[in-house]
Formats: sequence, structure tokens, C-alpha cells
Amino acid sequence: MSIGRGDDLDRTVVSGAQAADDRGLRELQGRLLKRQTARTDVAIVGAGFTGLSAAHELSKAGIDFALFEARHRVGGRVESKWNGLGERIDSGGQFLCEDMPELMALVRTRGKTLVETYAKGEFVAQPLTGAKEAERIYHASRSIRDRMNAIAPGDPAIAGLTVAAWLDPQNDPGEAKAAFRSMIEGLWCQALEKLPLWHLIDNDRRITNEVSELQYFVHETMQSLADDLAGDLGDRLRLNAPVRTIGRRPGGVRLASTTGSITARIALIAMPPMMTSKLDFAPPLPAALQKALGVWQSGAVIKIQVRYATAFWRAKGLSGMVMWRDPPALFACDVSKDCGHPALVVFVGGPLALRWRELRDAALRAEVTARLQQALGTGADDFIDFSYRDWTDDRWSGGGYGDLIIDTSATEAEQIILAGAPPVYFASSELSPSFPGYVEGAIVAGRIAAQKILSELNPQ
Ligand SMILES: Cc1cc2nc3c(=O)[nH]c(=O)nc-3n(C[C@H](O)[C@H](O)[C@H](O)COP(=O)(O)OP(=O)(O)OC[C@H]3O[C@@H](n4cnc5c(N)ncnc54)[C@H](O)[C@@H]3O)c2cc1C
Repeated sequence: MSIGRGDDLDRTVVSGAQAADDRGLRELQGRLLKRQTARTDVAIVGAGFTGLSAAHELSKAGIDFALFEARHRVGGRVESKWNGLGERIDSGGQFLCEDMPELMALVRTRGKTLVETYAKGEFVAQPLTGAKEAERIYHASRSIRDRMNAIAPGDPAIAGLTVAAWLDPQNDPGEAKAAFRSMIEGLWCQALEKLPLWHLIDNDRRITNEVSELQYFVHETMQSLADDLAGDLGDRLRLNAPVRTIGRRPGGVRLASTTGSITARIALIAMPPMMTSKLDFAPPLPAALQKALGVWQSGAVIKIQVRYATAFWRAKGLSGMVMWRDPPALFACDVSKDCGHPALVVFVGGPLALRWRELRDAALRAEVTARLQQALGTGADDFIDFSYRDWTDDRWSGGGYGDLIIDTSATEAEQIILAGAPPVYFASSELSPSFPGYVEGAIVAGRIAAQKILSELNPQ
């Protein structure tokens, strides 16, 4: 990053120069320049996978940039923490599959070890049914999802409909509808009553994996990938630097963070739309863009990891995967890194997460382990560690796997945001043409945004 000078500082330095000797002047300039006057070509806000991916593209092209991150770490909704046993676990984004090419390539080039998610044995449905019945209900719920996705998002017949309003009159058995609700509220972390049908269809059509998205996880944690990417950026990455205001001025932008300000030719806001809508733009963004940013709401999820001394479920011929229809949006699966670390992950999504976040620690533990015991039998309450991360109302990412549009009429919102307000552009996983709400989507979104910026900086 090159260091330039801001307008106010130029004046201060010139008047000081009259009295100071050369050495004093250099010291004074040094102090003032350090404090306030950075200048770069591109300022990126947010070091989740979108911001990191954009930074890498710009770096490869030799572009000068600075990446501002509010937290003390990179990764955003990808995060790791230490459980009570001192083991590093993914408390945010974790899973990936062969059908996610960018993320798979990153895992390979960074030399990470993939763990195949254990899926041998029976999966359990709750309320409990026989294995055949569970399969039947699952397939019935999948066929509702396929039927939904066969509708064109722009079909005038579904204008104004939420997913709940569409589902209600469908001619499916009650348990299939309940399983569908649970699947959608679990995967999108939002109540069906709030989700516009066209938006869910449009979103779901971009999630194109044929193998399970739970196929693998990274032994070293997904967060370690973000750390590796950050390691390449040196002092162009600024942690603990939340950006508060973005001044839009002719020929560039001026960003003010708690650590100082910077001028840049272009700004890329690599944050979820809901968080972006909270930034202070001066002058304000065009009304249509403000409106487009304001129609999103973050999902809600609590991610829990329960560690056991033995994988008791495997001994019973169970995979450890549990799908609850009641309560909806509760899901568990095996995340044992190896035989020495038996563990289950439990996801609590959507309205259920909003209810359960009100529970105290002990009550949440009791609630979850009682349900695991109903599903997997004895052994479920005999855990050696119970760690959880509440992602509802997260201070910097909002929550959930992604933000979703909650205004049934906001069909243009995404395109308006993607067009940006040059020289300010926006990118995030939820705005990706593939895998919105996933790490893969974030990598793709960051790359596309960087390419747009490169073509603006170097017009052919
Ligand atoms: C519990 C959980 C489980 C998930 N599981 C999976 C999974 O298994 N597989 C998968 O592919 N995806 C998963 N996801 C989704 C995936 O993690 C996200 O979709 C993706 O990481 C989003 O990346 P992003 O860069 O677009 O946004 P973010 O990761 O949210 O990055 C935005 C960044 O902007 C920063 N920021 C915010 N405000 C400011 C500011 N004012 N100034 C500076 N910086 C700011 C934030 O701190 C953050 O680092 C999961 C998410 C969660 C929460």
C-alpha cells in the first residue's frame, strides 16, 4: 500500500515546516502520515472468504489494496474455537463437497486434509418411525422441493407468495410438509412465513451439488484456510478495524475506520447485505440501492458440537445423522475427525434458534442431549464436552449461513446491489451466482467482484 497525504494534513505540514529543521520536519511528517493519510487503489471492507478471495485476485494482478476487518481475526462466518478439551473445532462454516470446485481447489493447493463425513449406517428421523418410513418421508419432502424448484422464479402465478403460503394448499401428507419445512428452515435458517417463494427457488437453483454438501470437512478446520489466505496479505490486512463511514467523492472514496482513514479509487464492501445497510455512506447511497440493501434479513443458527468418549451410535449401526421434523430445523450428524475424537454436530436453525437462544447454558445442554437420547438412545447424555456458538444476531455477520430477502416484491434487489454505486461495489456469498450462503459462493463472489474492479482500473 502506498502512503499519500490527506488535504488537512498537507496544510498542517506546510505551516509546521516554516519553524522546524529538516529532521524535525521529517519526524513530524512521519507521525502525521502514519496517523491518517493512507492511500490505496482498492479498499476492501470485510475479510470473510469474499473479501479474502477478492484480495487474492487483486494481489495476483499487482493491484495496491487494503483489507479492513472489524474482528481480531479473518474468516467472518468461518470461525474456529477451542472446545473444553482444548481441541480446535469449526464453530462456523465447515462442510464442503466435490461439487464445490473453488473451495476444493483451495483445500488442495493449501495442502489441507479432507475428512470424509461418516455416513455409514441408518439415519434416524424424529419423531421416530421405522427406517423405511423415514426414507419415504424424506423422499416425499425432497419431491416437494423439486416441485417447488420446477416453478420459474418469475412466474406471475407465484408473485407475492411466501414459501409458507405456497406450501399450505399443496396436496402432500402432513409429515412430508413438516419434513420439507424442517429441511428449508434448517438450510436457510429463516421462517417459511418470511421467505418469498421466488427468492427461495432462485437461491436453491444456484445450489447445484449432486453429492451431499456434508461430504467432507477440513481436518485442520475451515478457519485454517482463511488464516492461510490472510498470511499472504501481510500489512495490507488490517484487523480490529471496523469501517464506520464511506465518503463518496469525485474520483474515489474515503473510508473511516476506528484505526484511521484511507482514500482509495474504488471500495469493495465484502459484507452481507444486511450489515452493509448499517454502514454510513456520505453522501447517502441512491435511494433504490438503499432500498435494495434494506430488504434482507440474516438467518438464525446455533451450532453445537458434542464430544463423546466413544461413537456409541456407530456401535448401534447408526450414522449419527438425525433429521427432526418436530421441532423443525434441528439436525445432527457425525463430525468425528478420527476414531480418537468421536463427535456430533447439531444445527438449530431459523425460528427454533431464536427460541432456544433464550435458554441458559444448562437448559440448552439438557434440551439438546435429551433429544439426542430420544433419537440415538443411551450414551447421548454421556458427553465429555458440549460447545456451542450462537450465530443469531452476530455483531459483524448478522447471523445464519446467509442473509435472505424477506420482501416478496423485491425481485430486483440483488441486481441493483450487484450494479453498485461506482466507485463503490458490493459482494458477498449471498450475492453469488453459485452456492449463495456457502463458502464456495463467497470465493466466487469475491473473484467476480475483483475482476469487475480490475476491468475498471485497467480499461482495455
Ligand atoms: C454456523 C454456520 C455454519 C455454516 N456452515 C457452512 C458449511 O458447512 N459450509 C459452507 O460452505 N458454508 C457454511 N456456512 C456459510 C458460510 O460460512 C458463509 O456463507 C460464508 O463464509 C460467507 O462469507 P462472506 O465473506 O460472504 O461473509 P462473512 O463471512 O460474513 O464476512 C464478512 C466480513 O465482514 C466483516 N465486517 C462486518 N462489518 C464490518 C465493518 N463495518 N468493517 C470491517 N469489517 C466488517 C465481518 O467481521 C466478516 O469478517 C455456515 C455459516 C455459519 C454461520
